[in-house]
Amino acid sequence: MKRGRREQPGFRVLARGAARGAGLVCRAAPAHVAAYVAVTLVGAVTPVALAWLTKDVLDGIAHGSAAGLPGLAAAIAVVTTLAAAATHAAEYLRGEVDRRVSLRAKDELFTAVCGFTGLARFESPAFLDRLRMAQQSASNPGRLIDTAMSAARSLITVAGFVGSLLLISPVFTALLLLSAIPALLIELRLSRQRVDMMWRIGPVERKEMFYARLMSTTDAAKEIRLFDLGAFLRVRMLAEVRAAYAARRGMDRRESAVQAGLAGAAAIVAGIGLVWAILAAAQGRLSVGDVSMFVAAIAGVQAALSTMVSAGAMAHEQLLIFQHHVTIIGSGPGLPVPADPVALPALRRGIELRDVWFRYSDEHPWVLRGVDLFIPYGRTVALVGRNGAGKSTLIKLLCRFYDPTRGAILWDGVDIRDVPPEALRARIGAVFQDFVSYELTARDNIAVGDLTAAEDQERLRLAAEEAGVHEALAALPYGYETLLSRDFAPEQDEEADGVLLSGGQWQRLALARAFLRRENDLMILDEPSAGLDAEAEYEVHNRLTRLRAGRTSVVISHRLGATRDADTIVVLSGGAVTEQGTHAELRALDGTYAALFARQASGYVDDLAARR
Ligand SMILES: Nc1ncnc2c1ncn2[C@@H]1O[C@H](COP(=O)(O)OP(=O)(O)OP(=O)(O)O)[C@@H](O)[C@H]1O
Repeated sequence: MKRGRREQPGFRVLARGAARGAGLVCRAAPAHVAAYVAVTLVGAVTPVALAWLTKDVLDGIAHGSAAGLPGLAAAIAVVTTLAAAATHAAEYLRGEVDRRVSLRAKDELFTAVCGFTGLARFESPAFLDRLRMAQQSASNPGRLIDTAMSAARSLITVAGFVGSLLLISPVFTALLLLSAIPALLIELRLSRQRVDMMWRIGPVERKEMFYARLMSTTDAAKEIRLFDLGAFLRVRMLAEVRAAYAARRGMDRRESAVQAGLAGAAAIVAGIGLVWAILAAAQGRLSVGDVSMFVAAIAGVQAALSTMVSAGAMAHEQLLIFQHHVTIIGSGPGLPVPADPVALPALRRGIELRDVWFRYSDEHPWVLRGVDLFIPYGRTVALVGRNGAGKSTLIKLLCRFYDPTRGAILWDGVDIRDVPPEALRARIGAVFQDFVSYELTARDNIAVGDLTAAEDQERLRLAAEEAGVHEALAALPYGYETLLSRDFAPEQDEEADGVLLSGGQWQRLALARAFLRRENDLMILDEPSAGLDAEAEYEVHNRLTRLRAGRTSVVISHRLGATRDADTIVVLSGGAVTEQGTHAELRALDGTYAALFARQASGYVDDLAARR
């Protein structure tokens, strides 16, 4: 495990986090929190009340005055019942506060995550570790209130017993209280170390989850079986598990040793008190009731102090983890927000990339090196080039998933960094190379292209027809309502198997999403015909050509037959535009495009020749 220590937030930051946490808890479950506080108070005062009542009973018996005993016995019964009821009520309320706060915290967290406008954060391991810890914190944020309540309850118990102890021995009371200070400092240090350890093993646990997911879902099931990767992946996963457990074990050992030391010290202090009380009783300075009270008070104060110290340490740990939640919530949208946002006009002239340089981070190599390109309104520009040339990167910049490292992208002269990203994206339709196959119904899988169409069956059907997938969807067991997943059972019949589409059918479904956004100003098609059979490719190609006619579009395809009729073909090589023109012009130029085209065409020509 290479990851080093992480700078942990200081007192002020934690105090602000605590205030935020308290605010979250109070907003999420105000009535339940109030009830929880009330039963906690009842739970806190009952041990003290019981100790006093027991003392009075014992003193009454010792002095032979039996008159008040029935009343005291009844009071003990009532207090005991109250204590039991408070314990159970607190347990329910604690769970309910936890659920309500968790719901709110998850809502806050995922609202923030979905509000991230760029992609860079999702590609940062440190961010993913932070997100995991934030999710952990959002799963049980009620623990914060739980530990706070536990500390408050113990404080009340301590205060109650301390009053009683002071009457018997002020010196011993001071000794008892002072002994809690080193314990608290040690526990706080341990909680920091624990959170630090959790941060260090974050990547290890994510890798473990990655291997576990690979082995337990369909994503990699074929390759794992064919390549016989089961043992390889399992061994790697177990190595990660062992590494994480080793770190946890080390921490647990350290904690156990420290806790044992603290418990030993507490036992010595209690022993001293007991010896003193017995000697004092023997000399007649304490009554039998006093000794009983003293013993109960020592046990009560020590237990409560220990709970307070643990609760303090636990709250500290929870706050350190909650800090990840606070950081994510407050981290803003990711890409710089325009101070004075400009309304994005409908495209009329075109989109210009002006000396665009881009790399994914300072540590990564340049992907685009000074790209100058104009995508005229109403025209189709095809991007071609070898694998890794930067074609997909360029369209990610057009959608503003990243900002150019240098240079600018202008939409009718407006820098796209000056408009809200959502306004820009509302004007774009796209089929990405790595489009998502959602485990949703066929209808939802198309509607994600434009959620305003979700209830418009006619629009969805039309888009599916245009993408050539309507018939396949209509023939599914529940038509468009069929769940396209084998991981979840269909709602209509929990015993039935789910349905999966073929690769080409999924591709058409992704195209249907794009057809829903046909009216948008810019259409981006990254390998739109990948996975389609020859006939489907031809058919889809014709449809897309019709769709693109008179519209602004950018098409990427390695099948040069699909891009040859584009208005402009742009060859990207080494991150720069090396050739640009129509198919005929580039063929005449006899450069990279002509060579690529000739190589592809020769495959088909040979086939034809062989068939003749
Ligand atoms: N998210 C990323 N983080 C870091 N590097 C990346 C990322 N995405 C792509 N790259 C790198 O950027 C370069 C260009 O990738 P890009 O996907 O733009 O190429 P492409 O021309 O679309 O390739 P292909 O034809 O194979 O789809 C590649 O070297 C790739 O490794």
